[in-house]
Amino acid sequence: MTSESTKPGPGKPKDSGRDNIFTAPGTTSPFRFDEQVAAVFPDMIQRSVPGYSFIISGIAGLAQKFIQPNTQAYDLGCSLGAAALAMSRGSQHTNIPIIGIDNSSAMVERCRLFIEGYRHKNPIQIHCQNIQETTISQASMVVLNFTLQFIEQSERQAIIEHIYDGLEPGGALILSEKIVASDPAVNELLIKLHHDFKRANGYSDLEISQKRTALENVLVPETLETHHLRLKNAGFKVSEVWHQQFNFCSILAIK
Ligand SMILES: C[S@@+](CC[C@H](N)C(=O)[O-])C[C@H]1O[C@@H](n2cnc3c(N)ncnc32)[C@H](O)[C@@H]1O
Ligand SMILES: O=C(O)C(=O)C[C@]1(C(=O)O)C=C[C@@H](O)C=C1
Repeated sequence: MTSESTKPGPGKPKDSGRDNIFTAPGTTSPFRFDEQVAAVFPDMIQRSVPGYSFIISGIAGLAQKFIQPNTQAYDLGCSLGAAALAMSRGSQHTNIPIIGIDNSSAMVERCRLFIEGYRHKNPIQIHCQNIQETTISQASMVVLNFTLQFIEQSERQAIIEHIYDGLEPGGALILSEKIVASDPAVNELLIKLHHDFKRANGYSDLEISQKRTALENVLVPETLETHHLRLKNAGFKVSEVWHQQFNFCSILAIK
C-alpha cells in the first residue's frame, strides 16, 4: 500500500509502459481511449501535456481551499484517477465522497486498481458512465481535466450548466483544456512550441504528425473566449485562468 503523497502516482510514467502507439507508419485511425491507450496513459499524458504534473499538484492545492465538509467532489473524465487522488490528498477534510467518472471501461478498470493501491483519506468511487448522464449534487469541487475537449461541442454548454447546478455556492470547477489562440499566427506558434515540447520528450516527427491526424475531429479545442462565455452563460460568477503553458490551459470557475 502506497501513501497518496508517495511517488510514483497514476500521473507518473513509472506506473506503466512507454507510449509507442504512433511509432509505426500508417497509425492514423481516430484516437480512442482503449486498452492500448490506457496501458500507457501516464507516460502519454506526461510527455504530451505541458504542465500536467503542475496542474495535478495545483488541483490538490485548490482542493485544500474549496472542498467543504458534507459535500462531494467530482473528477469527470478521470482516466486513471490522478485528479481524484489529488483532491483526496489536498482536502483538509476526511470522508468527503470523491466520485470519478469515465466512459472508457479500459480506463475505469485500471483506475480502480490504481485507487486500490493507494491509502486515501477520502472515499473514492469510480463509475463507468457518460458525463452527460452523471448526476452532480452537493459538490464543492468539480474537475474536468482535459475532458470537455473530447465531447461534442453541441453538448458542452449543457454539461457546464449541469455542473453549475450541482455545485454549492462558492464551489469551484477546474476546467483544463487544449485551446486555440484567437490570433492565427500565435496559434501556429503555440502549436509549434507544443510539438517542440513533445519532441524534447522523445516523440518523433512521425509520432507527432500521426497523433495529430488521429486527434482530428476527436479532440476539438476552442478559444479561451468561448470557454469563458460558456461559463458565464451557465451562471459562474468568476472564471480566470490559473495556469497556462503554450496551448494548454486551466481555468478556475467559481459559483
Ligand atoms: C485526456 S483524458 C483525461 C485525463 C485525466 N482527467 C487526468 O487528469 O489524468 C480524457 C478522459 O475523458 C474520458 N471521456 C471522454 N468523453 C467522455 C464522456 N462523454 N463521458 C465520460 N468520460 C469521457 C476518456 O475516456 C478519457 O479517459
Ligand atoms: O498529444 C497531444 O497532442 C495532445 O493533444 C494531448 C492529449 C490531451 O490534451 O488530452 C491528447 C490525448 C491524450 O489523452 C493525452 C494528451
